[in-house]
Amino acid sequence: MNPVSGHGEGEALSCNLFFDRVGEVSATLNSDGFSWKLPESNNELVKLSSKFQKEITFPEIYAAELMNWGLIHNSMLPSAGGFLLGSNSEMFRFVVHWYKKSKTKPSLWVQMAYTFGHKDLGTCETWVNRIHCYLNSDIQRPKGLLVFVHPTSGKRNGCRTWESVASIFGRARVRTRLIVTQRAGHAFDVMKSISDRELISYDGVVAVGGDGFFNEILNGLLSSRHKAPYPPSPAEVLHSLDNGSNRCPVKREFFINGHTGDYAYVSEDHTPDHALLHHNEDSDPLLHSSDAIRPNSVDFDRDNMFSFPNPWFRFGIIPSGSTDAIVISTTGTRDPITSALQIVLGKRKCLDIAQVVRWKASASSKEEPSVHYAASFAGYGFYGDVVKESEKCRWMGPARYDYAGTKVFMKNRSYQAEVAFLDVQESRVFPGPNCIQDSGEGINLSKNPKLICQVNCPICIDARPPPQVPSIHSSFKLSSHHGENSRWLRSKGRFISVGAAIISCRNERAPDGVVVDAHLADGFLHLILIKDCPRPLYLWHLIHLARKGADPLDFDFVEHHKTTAFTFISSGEESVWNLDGELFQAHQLSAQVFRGLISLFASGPDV
Ligand SMILES: Nc1ncnc2c1ncn2[C@@H]1O[C@H](COP(=O)(O)OP(=O)(O)OP(=O)(O)O)[C@@H](O)[C@H]1O
Repeated sequence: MNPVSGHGEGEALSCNLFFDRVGEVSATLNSDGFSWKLPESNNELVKLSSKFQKEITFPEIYAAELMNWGLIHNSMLPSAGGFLLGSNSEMFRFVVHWYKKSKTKPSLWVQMAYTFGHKDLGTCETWVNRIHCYLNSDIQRPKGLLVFVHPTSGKRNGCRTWESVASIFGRARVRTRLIVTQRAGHAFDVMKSISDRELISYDGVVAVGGDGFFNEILNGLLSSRHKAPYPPSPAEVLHSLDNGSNRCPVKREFFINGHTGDYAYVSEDHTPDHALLHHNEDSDPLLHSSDAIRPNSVDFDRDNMFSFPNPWFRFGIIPSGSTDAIVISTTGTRDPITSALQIVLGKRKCLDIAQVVRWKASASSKEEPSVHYAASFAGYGFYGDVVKESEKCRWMGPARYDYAGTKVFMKNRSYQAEVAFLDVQESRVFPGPNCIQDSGEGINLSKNPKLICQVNCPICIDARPPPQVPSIHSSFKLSSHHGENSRWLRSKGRFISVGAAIISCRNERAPDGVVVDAHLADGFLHLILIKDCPRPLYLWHLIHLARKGADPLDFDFVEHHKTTAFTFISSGEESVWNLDGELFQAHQLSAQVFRGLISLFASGPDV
């Protein structure tokens, strides 16, 4: 066997290794990845080896492991001879762990492992160390994660789901601190009270559970770390509309997550003055993913608060819930292995987040603003009632949604309410550097009305978070679409539902999503107003929602508005919303979207 060559750092490594089930191969490791070839041509062996991938690039490799002395199997070829091992043989071994996309469903990632052997332990160690060296140099890959497991989410298998993927994190040498929640609100409390110093020791937080559980973690983290002015209240918007203005209400105080702030005012075009005073984010060069450098905890002090948007901290979800719409919309599949692989490989995708301010919980309660965040969907009427009904029968597991949906549908309810929303220009042009449809001038959404969000989406690629600056003021970045051309419009009447999709919300009951062309980071809320209509028509809409390729929004009684902010007032005494699948009591609320406010460990849907 050839001695190993290329001991110097950065030099390619090459030597003969025994490849389990193939035989002796000539292997090379360089900065691109790992490759091997057969040292001699043998037709049968060439045919056999074609079943094995001959090159694995570093972006596909997630771990390398040294194994004990043990068996390396001979070629599966009965007639193989010559340079092959005469029989199965024992030697030192190492495994290269990588992933491959499924042939039938590209969004599904499959774990792969190739085992190699050599009689010399030092040779195996050199290969493993060199692979680690390359993997460690990729700063996008997480080193430490805080993991929350919801033991009873979905089919009550949160712990089993974690056990099925924990080895991926172990192999990839990602340090994890595991917290199995004891009650609802546990993860929220931990995230809200965690110190900046501890938070900075992690590259992200992972939720093993469903959409509601992710929402809890998101809210825990953002509640004290996202500093932004509230959107105008419904009363303010309606008051200015009644007075003949459809511009944003002028000069009002900010509320900073429950505290009244007196340091800035919203001007006519809804641009916060401090954003202009402190720094012009739009003129800053965009932060590229490789620029995201973990702050040094030694330099970390009170002035450098952990806030959002944040250039390196990411959220991960390992699906174990009943709906898992966020995972399906961000990875294209509902598979714990795929999600775990995307996390350890350090994938990054920006995600819009809606800030929902509840002004009044019920008609009789006094005005007391409280802030909540949603990553996928906020819905009232039918959507709120379904989640309320389904909460009563959690014991049913995921089937509760079908039961609750049918029950609420049979009740045939509609709800009197008033909605106002910012009407933004539909013909907005997105810059699209990597887009096939891009003619060099960008992508005009009015010409591509159904551009579906996917991996390397030209619309979302522009939504990278701005660099973090040590000022709570400049961390504010309202979706850039509140502009001179936006005006408030109102809609009053009886609605079957009012819904705002932040992302497509694909799930098993709505395979194309609630809004097929909603993007992960387009900076829009997709407001869906469903006016009261005959029940059979509404049923027809629901059937379209459940069918792939059908358009559930193509009905006269369905209005779809791409907006950046809306307000809502219910005329009833009680009013129930559904925020990311969780029950939320709100009689008056306003919502606004923050483009790409957080980043996920996800690569986008491969559709
Ligand atoms: N240990 C726990 N016991 C009971 N409830 C919990 C616990 N941990 C978290 N929760 C709460 O359970 C709620 C639902 O969790 P989750 O979203 O994981 O499940 P799901 O509702 O089945 O899935 P989906 O949201 O995808 O439909 C969350 O709001 C969360 O606050």
